[in-house]
Amino acid sequence: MSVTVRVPAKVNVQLAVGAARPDGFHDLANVFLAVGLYDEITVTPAAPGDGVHVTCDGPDAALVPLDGTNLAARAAEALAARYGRRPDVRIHIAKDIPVAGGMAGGSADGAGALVACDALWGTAAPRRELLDICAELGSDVPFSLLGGAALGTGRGEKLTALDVGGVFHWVFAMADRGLSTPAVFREFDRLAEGRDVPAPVASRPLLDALAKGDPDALAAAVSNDLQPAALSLFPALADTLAAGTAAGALTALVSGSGPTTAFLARDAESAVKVADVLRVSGTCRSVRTASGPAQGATLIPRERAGV
Ligand SMILES: C[C@@](CO)(OP(=O)(O)O)[C@H](O)COP(=O)(O)OP(=O)(O)OC[C@H]1O[C@@H](n2ccc(N)nc2=O)[C@H](O)[C@@H]1O
Ligand SMILES: Nc1ncnc2c1ncn2[C@@H]1O[C@H](COP(=O)(O)OP(=O)(O)O)[C@@H](O)[C@H]1O
Repeated sequence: MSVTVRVPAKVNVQLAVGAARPDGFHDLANVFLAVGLYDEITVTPAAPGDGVHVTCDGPDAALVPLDGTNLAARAAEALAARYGRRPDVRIHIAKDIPVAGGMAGGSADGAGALVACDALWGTAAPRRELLDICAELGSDVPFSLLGGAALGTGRGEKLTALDVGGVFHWVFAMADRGLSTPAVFREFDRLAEGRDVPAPVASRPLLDALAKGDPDALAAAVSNDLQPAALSLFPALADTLAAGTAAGALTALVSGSGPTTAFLARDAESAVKVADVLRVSGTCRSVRTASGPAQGATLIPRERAGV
């Protein structure tokens, strides 16, 4: 018997970052949109005493840690500890979300393993409890569970679901190396030295654009306070952003802490055109199209799971 859960990637359509807090985190106004690029997490019972065993396949699999630091392994351990049971489980990650790309791939695997183990073990944890465990695992993990669109406050873990009035079409350009999230926040702090950093606030025009499903209004309202820091650490991303804009994207931005770059297109056809131009631009490793909002962590019926 095994259980498979599908979990989407995210793009941050607004990422407003406040000053560093005493605990080292930053308060955020983080507007997440889940997009249709997915990891699939399959859990299978292991023999008593075997503990957690993680495997992974996909183009970026070599970059994923398979030890106890893997967020999927940590999720299984955390759920087992709460319910006083042994975490004897095999976890397989079919990874399609780029690793260390600012698209919350590790968070997706954490949320997916949690939902999958909850179903496998019959713990039937209340949703509130699952969200609390997610928040312990990482700031982005609760959103991976929720999906859709949401405003994340605090360090991004306190979520308010948002209305979205239509489908947004995106193109994502993957870079040839990753960026470390803590390093990008440290660079943000360095660039902010000697300046007053205002408290982060969600943009009203941005929330209205999402609610209307209006791509032009969304393009005019997107923002990412981590973008200057990501560009400072990875200057070549400016060429990718310029190539996508020249190809007809409505707007171009770094996804979260990067280095994946995100391009909003007016419709699906235009997204394909932007993707085709980016693919031959020589400014990125690979290119994908995906639309959002996408559903959060979802159990997949056995006959449809790719296992
Ligand atoms: C920047 C964002 C935007 O959604 O995503 P990514 O671009 O990494 O996907 C998130 O805030 C990343 O969330 P997540 O990847 O879960 O980070 P965490 O594990 O909680 O924290 C990793 C490190 O990032 C920094 N961090 C994270 C969140 C936050 N609000 N302030 C921070 O300063 C801290 O240095 C922390 O030690
Ligand atoms: N299941 C996982 N998948 C990917 N990365 C993971 C996972 N578990 C832990 N990590 C670690 O988290 C780091 C950040 O990866 P990821 O979540 O893909 O990127 P980002 O935080 O930029 O969205 C990776 O470099 C890796 O060391």
